[in-house]
Amino acid sequence: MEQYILSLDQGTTSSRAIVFDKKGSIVSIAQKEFKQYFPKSGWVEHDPEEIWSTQAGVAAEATVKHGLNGKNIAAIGITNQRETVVVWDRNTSKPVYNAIVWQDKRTADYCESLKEEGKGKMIREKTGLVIDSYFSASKVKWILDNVEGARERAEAGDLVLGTIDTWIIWKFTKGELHVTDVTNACRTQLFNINTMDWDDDLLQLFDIPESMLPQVKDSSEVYGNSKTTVFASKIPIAGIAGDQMAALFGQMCTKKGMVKNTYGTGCFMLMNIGDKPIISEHNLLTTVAWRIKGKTVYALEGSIFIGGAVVQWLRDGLGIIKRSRDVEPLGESVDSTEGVYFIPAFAGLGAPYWNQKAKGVIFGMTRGTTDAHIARASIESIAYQTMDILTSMQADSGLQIKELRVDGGASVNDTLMQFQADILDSVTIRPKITETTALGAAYLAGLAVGFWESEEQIGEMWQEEKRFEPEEDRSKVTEGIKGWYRAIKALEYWTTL
Ligand SMILES: Nc1ncnc2c1ncn2[C@@H]1O[C@H](COP(=O)(O)OP(=O)(O)O)[C@@H](O)[C@H]1O
Ligand SMILES: O=P(O)(O)OC[C@H](O)CO
Repeated sequence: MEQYILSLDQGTTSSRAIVFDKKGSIVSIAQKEFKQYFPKSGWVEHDPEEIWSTQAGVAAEATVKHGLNGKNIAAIGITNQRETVVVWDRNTSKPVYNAIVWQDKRTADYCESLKEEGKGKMIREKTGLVIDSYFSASKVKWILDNVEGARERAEAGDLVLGTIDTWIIWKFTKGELHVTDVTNACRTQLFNINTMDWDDDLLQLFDIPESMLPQVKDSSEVYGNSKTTVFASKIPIAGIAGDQMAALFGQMCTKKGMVKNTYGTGCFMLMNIGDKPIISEHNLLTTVAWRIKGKTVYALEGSIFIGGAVVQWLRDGLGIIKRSRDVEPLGESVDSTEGVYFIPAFAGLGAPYWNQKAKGVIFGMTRGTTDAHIARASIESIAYQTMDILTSMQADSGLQIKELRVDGGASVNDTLMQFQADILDSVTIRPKITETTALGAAYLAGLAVGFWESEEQIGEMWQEEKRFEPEEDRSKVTEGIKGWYRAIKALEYWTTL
C-alpha cells in the first residue's frame, strides 16, 4: 500500500493539512479558516476547540481527497503558530480560557515592569529572547491570575499548559501525550536554551507551577500514536516544529550560515548558526532551530511586522491596485522610484530597530511622483527591511551570506526577488515547493519513521524553481542603500521630537 506523510500546519488564521509523497511532492491540500476573537483593543484569542476541530477536519479531508485512508499515512508531522498558548484541565481536557495568541498585547505593561526590574539580561541569556508580551509565559500568568479558580486548580496539579502543538497532540491522543518539542518550548520564555530544559528561575519569576509543563522532546521522533476517530488506524505522530523553524528545515537550511526568509503578511528570517547559541548584540532573537537525535541546532531570528501587508495596504488602503499581483506590473512600469523611499512602519519598526513609536512614512516625493513610484518603493521597502535583518545576522554570527532561500506569498514577486538579490549582493533562490512550513514538518516526521533515510537524501529532493543573481554594477545599488539609511535615520529622529 502506497505510503505518504501527512503534515498538519496550524497557522494563525487557518488550519491546513498537506499530504506529501515519497518524492516530497504535494498530492493533496485542505485548508479551513477559523474565527479570530478581539475581546478588547490589543487582545487576540482563538477558540482551542475550533483549532482542534478545523485541524482534525482538514486532516481527514486532505487524506480522503486523494483516495487515501489512515493506513496510507506513514506518519504525521505537526507545525504550528508559535507562542500562542492554551491552559486546560488534565482530567476533562476542557480549556479554562481561550488560547491567547502571539499577537496579543494584554501583558505589555507587565512585561515593561519586568524590564524596569532589570530582568532583561537574565532572560536574554537564559532564553535568547527579549522580554515581550509576544512570548507565552506572561500569557499563562495572566490566565492563572485572572480566570477564577485557575491558580488553585493549577497548584493542585489539575491544569496543564501547552503551545498549539501540545494541544493538538493531546487531542489526537485523547490526553495520552502531554509533549512539545524544543522549538516550541523555547518560545515560551520558560525554557533555557543552554541547559535545554525548563528553567526553575523563570518558572518562579512568572509564577507558573512546574506540574503544568509538557515533556520536551526532539523535533523528529515517534512521540506516540494517534487515537482519534479521525482515522480508524493508529498513525505515529513523529515530527513537531514551530512554523518558522519548520520552514527553515523545509528549505533544507541544514548547514551553518544558511538563511531563509518567509515573505508573508510580515517576514520571518532565520539563520542556521550551528550547534552553539549566539546571544545577539543587534536585537535579534536566538532560538532553537531543531533537535534531531539529541543534536541541537540553533538559529538567529528577525521579524518584520509589515512585509506583504504593504501590498495589501496599496490594494485596500490606497486603492491603487485591484489584486496583490498587480503591484508587480505597476512597479515595473517605471525604471526606479526616482528617489522615493517608503518605510511602512504601520505597527512600529521591528528588528533590528525595535522602535514602537515609528509610523509609516514616504520620503522624497516630487510633482512627478506617481502611483507606480509608490508601488515600486513599497516592494523595495520589503527588501530593504530584509537587508537590515540580514546585516545584523552577519554581524552577530560573523558569517557572510551567499544565498537566501525564500518562500511565502510575496516571494512570487520576481521584481521583489531580483531587487532583494541586488541589494544583498547575494543569490536569492525560490524553491519549487513554497509550502516549506508543512514540508519541513513532513521531513521531520518522515525521518523519524524511516520514510526518508537521511537529511542528505532529503537535501537531494529539494529543488529550486528560480534563482535571482545580483546585479554586477554595484553603484546604483549602493546609492539606493544609502538613501534607505537616510530615510530610517530621519524616521528615527522624527520619533524623538
Ligand atoms: N505578487 C505579489 N507581490 C507582493 N506581495 C504579494 C503578492 N501576492 C501576495 N502578496 C502578499 O503576500 C501576503 C500573503 O502571503 P502568505 O504567505 O499567504 O501570508 P500569511 O501566511 O502571513 O497569511 C499578503 O500580504 C499579500 O499582500
Ligand atoms: O501562523 P503564522 O504563519 O502567522 O506564524 C506565526 C509565528 O509563528 C508567530 O511567531
